[in-house]
Amino acid sequence: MHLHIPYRSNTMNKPNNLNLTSSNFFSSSLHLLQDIQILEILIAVVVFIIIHSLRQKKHHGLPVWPILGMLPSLATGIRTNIYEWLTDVLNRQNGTFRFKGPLFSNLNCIVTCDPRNLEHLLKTKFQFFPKGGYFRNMVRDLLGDGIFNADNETWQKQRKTASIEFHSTKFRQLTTESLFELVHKRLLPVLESSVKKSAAIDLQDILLRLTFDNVCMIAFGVDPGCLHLGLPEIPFAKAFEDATEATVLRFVTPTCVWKTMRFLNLGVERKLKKSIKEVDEFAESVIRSRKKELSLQDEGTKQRSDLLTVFMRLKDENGKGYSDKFLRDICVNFILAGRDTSSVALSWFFWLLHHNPEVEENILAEICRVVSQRKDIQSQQFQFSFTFTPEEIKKMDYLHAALSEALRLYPSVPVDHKEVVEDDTFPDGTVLKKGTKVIYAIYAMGRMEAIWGKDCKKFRPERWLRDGRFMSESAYKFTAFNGGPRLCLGKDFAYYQMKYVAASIIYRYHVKVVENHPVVPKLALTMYMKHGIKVNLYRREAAEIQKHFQDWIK
Ligand code: HEM
Repeated sequence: MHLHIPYRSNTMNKPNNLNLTSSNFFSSSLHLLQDIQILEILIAVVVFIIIHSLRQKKHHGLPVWPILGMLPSLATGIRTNIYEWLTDVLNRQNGTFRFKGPLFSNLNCIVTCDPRNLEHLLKTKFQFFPKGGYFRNMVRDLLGDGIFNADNETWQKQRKTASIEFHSTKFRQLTTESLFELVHKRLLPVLESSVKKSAAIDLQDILLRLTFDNVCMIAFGVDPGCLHLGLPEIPFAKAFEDATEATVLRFVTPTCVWKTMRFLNLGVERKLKKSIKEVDEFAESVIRSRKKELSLQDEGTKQRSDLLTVFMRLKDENGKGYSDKFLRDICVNFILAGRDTSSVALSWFFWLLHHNPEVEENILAEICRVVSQRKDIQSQQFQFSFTFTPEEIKKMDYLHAALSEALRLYPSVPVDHKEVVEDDTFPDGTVLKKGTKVIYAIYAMGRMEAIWGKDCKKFRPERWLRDGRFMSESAYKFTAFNGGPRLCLGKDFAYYQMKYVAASIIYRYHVKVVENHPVVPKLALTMYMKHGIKVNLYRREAAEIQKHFQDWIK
């Protein structure tokens, strides 16, 4: 590397016109020369580092900087759209890359979206890829030993009981009835009121309120009442939201920093402590009153079938009932699982419908075809109180396909993770050392040409249909609900809930996103829309519905 500095030769050849002695002149010139040489070396080193770091991109997918590793690129991704950024890198690296974090940080991990690797870690070698201590450490204050946070026996016993419960007739009845009440007594009146006022609403906020009330009924057997005209602020719901947001911040804060803040009860950690206390107080009061209620019940009383009551009746291996703390953990985890997953999925679904009106038309046609099989449809079709039966919802294959397609493009859980407990090798050849974190990029999986074909970025529900019937995909290709032994427990209920809500809205209204409303994902555990989704609702004309019925009603 040679830098041309004219100043050097000029100074040396010029007479001493600054009145310096010749030795002074000589020594200061020598210093100057040395300084310039050091500068040259420094510049050469910097240029070498830049070239070397950038050349690593070819090999590792991203530049690797001394000390900082790949952090500068990650920061760019976070500033733009982290999920799209990850998809680009994974595309370049054939589905897997090693993220190198800054020196002494715990950000090093393997990122993958290769279905072969997913099958390996979620099913074939499931027991060697637990959630692990790193994740548990971050979320323990909020989630305790609940199902999301647990591994091994603690996870197994909750999974077994909850799984039996989720598949019981009584539980299905509870979920169907509570959803029916919420949609007809709360959701539709709130939507209708916005139509009457011609006011735009944040559909994401309304759907979040609906699913929060719904999941609290399922977990605790109580209705917090978030979805009401006037959209009230409910302290328990607010505390829950604050607690999850503050917990997420721990993932992007160095461990020593958040631990010190927790110890000193400062800033966001202070807020987290306060909101967890409120969540705990709510849970404790429900547990107390349920215990009292159960102790006063006699044999013939109709039994509740919410999760809290079910777990309260069980005994552990020593014949003792579960502690109040464990009961609290179970309920809080289920609320977290079902609180926002279905509502954010529905928000993206309506966003996609806005841009694909032909899909909306097909859904409406399907709804009309399915309900036209009723004997008395002529007298009911235009009633605002029109309701769907669970059997009718089940028959809506195209709607099922459209929701799956929305989840493929915008999975509610965009990335998930596991920890490696034994040295291993992925089917694609990636070497895994004990203690490594593995991130599986579910969002990127939905946008891989190698998995979904050339039209992978297109919203095309037809890709899920064979002869008009919905065909599911392998969980290691479509991982929106996870896969293997930790497959989402609420999957069937979530589909029923989303289909019921979507059909009830689409049958009555056109949903139009407000012009220029920015719709972008938020960096969180769940795929929230950062600014919500502002929409206007327009009632459907009777003629529009009639047109679809004409094809089916003889
Ligand atoms: C569209 C809606 C939903 C999606 C996309 C979804 C997705 C997921 C995903 C990706 C996981 C794995 C998370 C992890 O690694 O721990 C999961 C787990 C789970 N989900 Fe869902 N979920 C949905 C709705 C629900 C609902 C409504 C409930 C309950 C009412 C529920 C209950 C659970 C439970 C209990 C687990 C933990 C399973 C275990 O670790 O054994 N989910 N879900």
